[in-house]
Amino acid sequence: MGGAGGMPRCDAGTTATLIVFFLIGLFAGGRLRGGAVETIALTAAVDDGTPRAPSAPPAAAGQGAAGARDAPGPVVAARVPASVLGGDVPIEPKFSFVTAGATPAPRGTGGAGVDDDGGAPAGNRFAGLEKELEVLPLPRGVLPHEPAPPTTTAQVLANASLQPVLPTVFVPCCAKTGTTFLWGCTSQAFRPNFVCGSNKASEWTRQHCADRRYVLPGYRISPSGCRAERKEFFFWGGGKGEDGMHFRHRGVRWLTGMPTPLYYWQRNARACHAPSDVHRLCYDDLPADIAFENIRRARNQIEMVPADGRIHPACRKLRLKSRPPALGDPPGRLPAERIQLEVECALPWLNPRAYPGAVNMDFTPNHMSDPLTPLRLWDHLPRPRELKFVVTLRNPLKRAYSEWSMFVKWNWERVKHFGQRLDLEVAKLRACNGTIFRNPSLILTLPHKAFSAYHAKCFTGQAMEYVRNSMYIIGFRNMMRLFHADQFLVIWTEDMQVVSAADLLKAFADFTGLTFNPAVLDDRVTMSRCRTSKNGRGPNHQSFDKGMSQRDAAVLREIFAPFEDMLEVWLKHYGVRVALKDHPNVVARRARLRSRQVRQ
Ligand SMILES: Nc1ncnc2c1ncn2[C@@H]1O[C@H](COP(=O)(O)OS(=O)(=O)O)[C@@H](OP(=O)(O)O)[C@H]1O
Repeated sequence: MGGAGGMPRCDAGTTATLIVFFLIGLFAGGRLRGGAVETIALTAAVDDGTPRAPSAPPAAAGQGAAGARDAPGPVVAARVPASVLGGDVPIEPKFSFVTAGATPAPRGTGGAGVDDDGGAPAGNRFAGLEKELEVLPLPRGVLPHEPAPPTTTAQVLANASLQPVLPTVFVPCCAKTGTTFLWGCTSQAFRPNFVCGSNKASEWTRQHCADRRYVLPGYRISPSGCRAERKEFFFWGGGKGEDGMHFRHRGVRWLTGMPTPLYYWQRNARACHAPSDVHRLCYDDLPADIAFENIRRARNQIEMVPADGRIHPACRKLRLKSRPPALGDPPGRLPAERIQLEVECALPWLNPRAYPGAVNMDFTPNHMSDPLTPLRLWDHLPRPRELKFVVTLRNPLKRAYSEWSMFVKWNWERVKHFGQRLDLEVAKLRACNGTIFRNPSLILTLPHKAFSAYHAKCFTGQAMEYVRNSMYIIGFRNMMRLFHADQFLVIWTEDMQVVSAADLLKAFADFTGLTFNPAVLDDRVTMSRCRTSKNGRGPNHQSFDKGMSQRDAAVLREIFAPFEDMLEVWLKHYGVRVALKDHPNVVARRARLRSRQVRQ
């Protein structure tokens, strides 16, 4: 995270300012623009209580939840004091889990020592109560504020011959779950040279490549002029830095970049550019047939207008300070300042009718923890029902520890003792809402409006929320208000470690619709990126080797236990696919885990 995505670093002071700024922004944005905050309220307001059995066919996007009404299941009324939300938001939870007396059985992360594997918990305090979820409505696809077209970038660009390939495959969660590994492997294995059998861009067309689907990753060009894949865009949310919470403020042209030649994606294409090339990309790129002016009318005014002679919004000008005088410099003259350009983000541009197989991916791993990202994705992307979310989940303790370790190493984290940092965050969460802290099952049973208010108040989805970003059920509930269960695939990090590259790629391809060509398995470069390390240290290994203390592990286990149980209930109930769960190695891994728990 960040490393690959180039998230600007900032110190804790800046972070605090940004958080305050964001909260003010949320309030003002919701009020002034009828934006996302208000959208949440509107969405919740039309929550009509329609239950949806997991087997029911999903409603089409935009149709709302006003499908056939099933008879509500058993209802356990609960009254929750207004203090739940720390304010006077009306709370009328219709349903509540009966948790009293339920004895937690041994579980995936509970009681089995710090070095547990992750994965589906072995026992579940909410087991048998899944039917309660039948009465939890998911008001998906309900956006009553939807304005008349043109509403999205792609629609506006529909008449242009060249269009950016916007991302449709996301890995929205979670940081430190092996996303770098998965990116390295999939962004390589689904390249058009494998899928279409040709390294020539002119042969990636419908004519040559039929309906096969391949990946053309977004890229960036560093100040030294070299191009690299961009794994994380941080465009719709989840980030922090000098631009605020995310790069959306810079306009969609920041994301799309400038049209660049398709041969950039040919294998072995020259990766480094002369400064004059980058200059040309940043200043002269705007083809006349692209109706950028129109985009300004797009929803939420996310666009900027191109102006003659102005730098492209995807480019950044860097002023390299003059260096101190050195031996051999002409007397009395300091070396001049140098200006360098970098392209922060750019997508491939092509004619979609000629190249229907091109797919883009965004692995920004904080998207799912961010309360507002799902709405932004829903709002901005042309066909939200077609988006695919591959959710990588890991033992929450290990994920939290790895994230903390990384930020200590980056020097963003000031508290160098994991236990202390943990206590601070837990205290903050408790102070934010004591009622839900004491009875986390409310997270499943609160009505949507109350859930959204709690989520927006107590979670930001930013990096460094070590404990909160491991509470995966929160993100799922938020995402599935808009997106359907069949748009998600869960992959447990620990499962990725025990399957072959071929099995992992097949699972990814089956779900995303990308084309898997077994010939990639003979390719040395691809295999070097797809082979998992058996010692549990994959790319971007950050966890400190001495590990977390028994005390810290015990605290975390206690906190995460109900969240894991709720996650299991949720995934089962809505029929969210869990990849590789019937793979013999995964079955054996889980059996080993269970027998270890029983022994303890
Ligand atoms: N294939 C595979 N299987 C299992 N685990 C793996 C794999 N690849 C990476 N890792 C471990 O994942 C951690 C890095 O996660 P990310 O790449 O998602 O980090 S980041 O969010 O992009 O910063 C990091 O965890 P820690 O080692 O605990 O820090 C990696 O070692």
